[in-house]
Amino acid sequence: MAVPEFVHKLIEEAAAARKKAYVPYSHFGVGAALLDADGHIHHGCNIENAAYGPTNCAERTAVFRAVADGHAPRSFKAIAVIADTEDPVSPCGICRQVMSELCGPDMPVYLTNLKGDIQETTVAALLPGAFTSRDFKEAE
Ligand SMILES: O=c1ccn([C@H]2C[C@H](O)[C@@H](CO)O2)c(=O)[nH]1
Ligand SMILES: [Zn+2]
Repeated sequence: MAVPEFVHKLIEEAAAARKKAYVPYSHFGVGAALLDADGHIHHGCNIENAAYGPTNCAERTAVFRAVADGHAPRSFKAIAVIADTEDPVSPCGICRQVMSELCGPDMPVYLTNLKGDIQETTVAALLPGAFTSRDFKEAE
């Protein structure tokens, strides 16, 4: 699909991030590149663990490191995710939930693969009915 020029750069950065994946168990590297409000790009890769459960996906790594670097939650402009998949890579449920908390609902998400397929979606479209703080604050 045709996308704005900056998206190609974001996808290139996601591919570079993927090269840093630590994936001794799945051998399935994933890269993510998150664009912040200042125009800077934050890399994320998946980082696995012998205990499996502590594994962190590429999307979460990118979002967590940008927040840890002082960028305000929901200030981000776009994220690209890439893996060597047949179809554009599909973020897991945990990453969808994390993006729904830390990225704005309308933030574009570019799901891609090494073949150059691009699927544009949004944070809200990836997780309809997301659990949010409104769900429990109303109970107070
Ligand atoms: O969107 C995705 C899907 C999977 N993974 C990782 C988790 C694990 O390390 C490997 C196989 O599931 O891929 C990601 O980083 N992002
Ligand atoms: Zn995930």
